[in-house]
Amino acid sequence: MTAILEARALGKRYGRKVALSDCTLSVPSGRVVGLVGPNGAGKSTLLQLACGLIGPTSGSIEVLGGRPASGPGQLAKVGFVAQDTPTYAGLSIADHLRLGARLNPGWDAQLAEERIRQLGLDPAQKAGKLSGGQRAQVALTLAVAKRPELLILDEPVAALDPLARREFLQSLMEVVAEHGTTVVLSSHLVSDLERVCDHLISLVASRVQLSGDVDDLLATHFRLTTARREAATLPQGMRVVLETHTERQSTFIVRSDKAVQDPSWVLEPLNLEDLVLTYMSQATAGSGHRPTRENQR
Ligand SMILES: Nc1ncnc2c1ncn2[C@@H]1O[C@H](COP(=O)(O)OP(=O)(O)OP(=O)(O)O)[C@@H](O)[C@H]1O
Repeated sequence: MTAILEARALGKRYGRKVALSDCTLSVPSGRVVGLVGPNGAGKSTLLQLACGLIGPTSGSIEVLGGRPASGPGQLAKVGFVAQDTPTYAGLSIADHLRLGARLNPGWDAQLAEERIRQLGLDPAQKAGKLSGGQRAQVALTLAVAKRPELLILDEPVAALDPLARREFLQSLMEVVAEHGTTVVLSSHLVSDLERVCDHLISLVASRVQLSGDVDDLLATHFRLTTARREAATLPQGMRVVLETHTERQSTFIVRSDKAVQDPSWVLEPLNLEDLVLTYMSQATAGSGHRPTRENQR
């Protein structure tokens, strides 16, 4: 499977502030990728590097085999909707579509007009008079109608109510199904990501903690509960991501490629939210949890 986004030791600093550090990633094409992480983790930085709005301080990033924003051909292949879903307040929706047509060689006017009609929006309406959800839909329409191979969305649903969120994600999935677009979207709302994403990247404190296809990640992570024991006594090859202990009982979140079988253990699968929160709390300093370790026995 070809990688649509390839980052090698990618880093970004703002003065002394490290926004992204040693990020090595490979995102396969045709996926809907969820980018998660706490505030300030570096999500917007990674997305802005991917669409070429900013350049790296170290390492490299390639998108669709080229340097981001390195020329008109490269720009045409990537659609980007920034966190604040920017539109021109004084321009109407129709003006925005005309602008899109002038700026993008592959513009699909029919797709754009059809989406606006389906959304029940009046093309004559000024963008400044739209609700946050409607503005997000217009911004998505502009990004989609340029027919990109990769669509990058920075917290596209943050300002939307639950119904608008569902409608937005539904229309996003229709675009993906119809055009086979690869999507990378960041969000704090893991339940939304659970519905739409098949690939996950978790960033914490400017570093990638976890990345992979969701099905593979869920198939290899478990919650393991046993009578109290030390992590070092677990079988070889079992990576302890997080451990907590009471006087009598130990609970481990483990990563293991092999089947885990012991009748004295209670083994439970994780859902996506468990997985995301586990890696976030594992990486958060002062969480009281012990750090990740690989069982060496
Ligand atoms: N232009 C900038 N100048 C200085 N520091 C910056 C700049 N942009 C981002 N940073 C810093 O880089 C770090 C990563 O920021 P970034 O916006 O990528 O995080 P994020 O994961 O998108 O956060 P959030 O979830 O809050 O949107 C933060 O500590 C932020 O303060």
